[in-house]
Amino acid sequence: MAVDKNKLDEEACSLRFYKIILSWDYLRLLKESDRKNHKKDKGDDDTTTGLKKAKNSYKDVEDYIATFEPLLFEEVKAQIVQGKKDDEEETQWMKAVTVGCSEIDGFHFPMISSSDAESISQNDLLLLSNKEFGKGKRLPTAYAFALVEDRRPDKIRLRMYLSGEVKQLSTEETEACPRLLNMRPLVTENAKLLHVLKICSLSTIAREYVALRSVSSLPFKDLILSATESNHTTEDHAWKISRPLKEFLESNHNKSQLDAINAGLSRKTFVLIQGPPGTGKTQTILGLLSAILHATPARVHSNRGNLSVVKRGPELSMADKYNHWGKASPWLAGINPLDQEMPIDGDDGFFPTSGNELKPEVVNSSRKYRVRVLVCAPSNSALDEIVLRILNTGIRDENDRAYSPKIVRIGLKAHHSVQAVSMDYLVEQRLSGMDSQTGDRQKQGGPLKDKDSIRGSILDEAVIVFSTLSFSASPVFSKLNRGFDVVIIDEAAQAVEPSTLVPLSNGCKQVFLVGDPVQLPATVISPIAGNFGYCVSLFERLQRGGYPVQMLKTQYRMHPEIRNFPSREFYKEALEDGPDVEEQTKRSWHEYRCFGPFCFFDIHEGKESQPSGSGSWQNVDEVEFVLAMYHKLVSRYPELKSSSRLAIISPYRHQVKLLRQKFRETFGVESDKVVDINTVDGFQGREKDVAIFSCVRASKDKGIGFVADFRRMNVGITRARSSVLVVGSASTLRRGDKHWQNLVDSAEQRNALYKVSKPYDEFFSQENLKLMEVEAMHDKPEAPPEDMDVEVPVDGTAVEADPVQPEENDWGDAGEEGGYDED
Ligand SMILES: Nc1ncnc2c1ncn2[C@@H]1O[C@H](COP(=O)(O)OP(=O)(O)OP(=O)(O)O)[C@@H](O)[C@H]1O
Repeated sequence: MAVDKNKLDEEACSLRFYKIILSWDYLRLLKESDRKNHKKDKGDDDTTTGLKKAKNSYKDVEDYIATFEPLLFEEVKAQIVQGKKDDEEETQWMKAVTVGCSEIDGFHFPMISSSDAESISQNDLLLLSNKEFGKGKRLPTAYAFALVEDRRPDKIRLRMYLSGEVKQLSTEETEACPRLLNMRPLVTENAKLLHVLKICSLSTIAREYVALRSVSSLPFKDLILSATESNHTTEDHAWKISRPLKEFLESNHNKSQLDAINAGLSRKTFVLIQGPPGTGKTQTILGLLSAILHATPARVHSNRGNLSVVKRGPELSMADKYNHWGKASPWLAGINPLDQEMPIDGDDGFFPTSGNELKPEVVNSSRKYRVRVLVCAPSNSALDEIVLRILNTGIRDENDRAYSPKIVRIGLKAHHSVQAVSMDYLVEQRLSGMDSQTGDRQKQGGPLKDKDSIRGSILDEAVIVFSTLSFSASPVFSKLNRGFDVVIIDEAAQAVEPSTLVPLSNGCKQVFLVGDPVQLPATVISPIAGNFGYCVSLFERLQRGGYPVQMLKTQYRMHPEIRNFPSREFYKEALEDGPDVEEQTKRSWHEYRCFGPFCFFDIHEGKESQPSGSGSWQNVDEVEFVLAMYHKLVSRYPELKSSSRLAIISPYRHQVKLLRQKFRETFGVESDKVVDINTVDGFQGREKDVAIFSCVRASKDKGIGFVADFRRMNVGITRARSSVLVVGSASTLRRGDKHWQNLVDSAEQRNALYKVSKPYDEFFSQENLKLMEVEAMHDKPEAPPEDMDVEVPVDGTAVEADPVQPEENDWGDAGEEGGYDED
């Protein structure tokens, strides 16, 4: 196998990880977590916990691991405790019986059998005990964690560590404890009854741990540690693309996008691309793929075809050409480029891609080597968005022909729209011997291979492999005959640093991190690890350390009046609008000033409340106002009655729940078809025509919680193309945070701050709307009467109410979605 991995080291890392975690005392973790929640940890270095604050740069590998390892373990503890919190109401104890046990290298491997363990999967962390315990029950005398090593239909093989609890990370020194000793006879003797509780899955974090501990063998280790650009690229290393492809890229990408693509062609080893909302990150990734898959070393002189034509005197000798290929692509060392030559006519026996009309690539015989790319993202949805774009539009070859590249999407939960290129589907196709595009029997013929070797050959043939960050450590990659040359990580600012290291362990020569640290970061469960800087992405750390960033500056999404505020507040005024954006985002509802493009509604009488036992907040008054505004909007502009066009966003999960419930009650059962209600976190990366944003916090004296996180604010207010309508308490928000103060001030200066009093439906009465007609703005407004209950910024006059009535029964219930609550 050519992939540069030290399997033994990886195994040693995994064993250390499991030994430490499996030795922990579950009940003590729960107690500690209660204590930690009461003690506000500010994230200063702490000698008692061994936690160190994450820094911008590290002096060596030891320093790096000594910082990140304890933080990662802190996060594991939080995941374990959260598993308990989530299931508190219905703790699902299962019963199991021991059916065998072995002992290797200090670990016990009991085999258990259980009839009610369907929900248990490989890599799950379980708690085993001699008795059920929970609220009001006596504590057990024997309990320990166990990892699911192997899940078979009738049996489960577990890994346990019963020698004692690891007290010191550095020495792995253990301390004997009775609860572990008491577990031994329970797992080593047959037919013992065990009580089993599923805690959480360790798959992802275990892979992150291994990547973290392997940092010394990762490509660009020094750059990762120091956060400084170590390589000085010379023209020897640069790549060039053909004129037709260059012309295509120039006509389809703006200057900042081209700069990012050119940074890639200059062979800079680490390229950071920051993509503020709507600036074409995905478009840039597609351009990059076209460029890097069809580039040739700048110094290779070629008169043939459409390859890069860099005239540098006489034709180079064969030896010189090899030499230049070698310099521009050092990983080719030892390989004769001609051995890598692709077959002519595009027939290199690869699987079909999409069902679209795009053809497979016709490989030019003069191309001697093709780069292989791994594209990753933290989430399945972000990944599938790129896969889908490639399936729909293809990428361009050196002759500027669009084609379907050979791609495979590995991992679980692929969206149905990208099934045609998912590994499982392709394996099935191969097994059935059919080519899904042509319906022909496979050309290769011969006996059908087993699934594993089919997976291996699909991976080897693929030019672009798509995987989530976590899945890129899957054992399927160990089947690769050749590693990846380039790794592109999308949404890289939404990943904790160790997870960004995972795909790098497949070996690569160039890395692109694409993301935006000014939008939401990765979700870190442990507030302590978060405070110590565990939630800072590698992208953000490198940027903070002064590493150069290619910033995409032209936005194509938002009306300029929406773009203006986030550009000033978060991007140093760098954002500009693409041509015609204003024209394209102008809508009929802009005839009323209160419907956008960017308004703030001050619900000054609103009250926040915290439903008991939850860390989340709601504001019933804001819900009432949102219903009134929504009703008016869709009755006047029925085209907005579509969940693809209108969003209601709130930072708080409870507010989202309440909004969904009220929409259901008011408008009927199918509101999810006509309106998309979700948390800010659930909306990152998405866009709508109109977004109503409910801020919730309305205390006279308390703060505004995580609403003050400017990244949450940025995402919340940049989802809309035509109108963003912010609903909140102006005084609370102004007092709570500088950015919010600026937002409310900005609305006031633009004459778009509306102070709204109850009853809310009167705000949208015919008379008030008339006063808010854009033309009416030019007339001198009359002052509202003193006792007016409805106020509009310049000229509000309350007339009769326009009560909200259910219009028609075509609404629906939106399913409860994730989100992220503060505690
Ligand atoms: N150079 C360009 N010229 C014209 N339109 C462009 C250009 N780049 C991107 N766009 C358009 O801008 C919109 C957003 O592009 P894209 O989906 O690539 O952005 P994104 O940055 O991935 O979005 P998000 O901010 O949601 O992650 C798309 O409609 C795309 O066609």
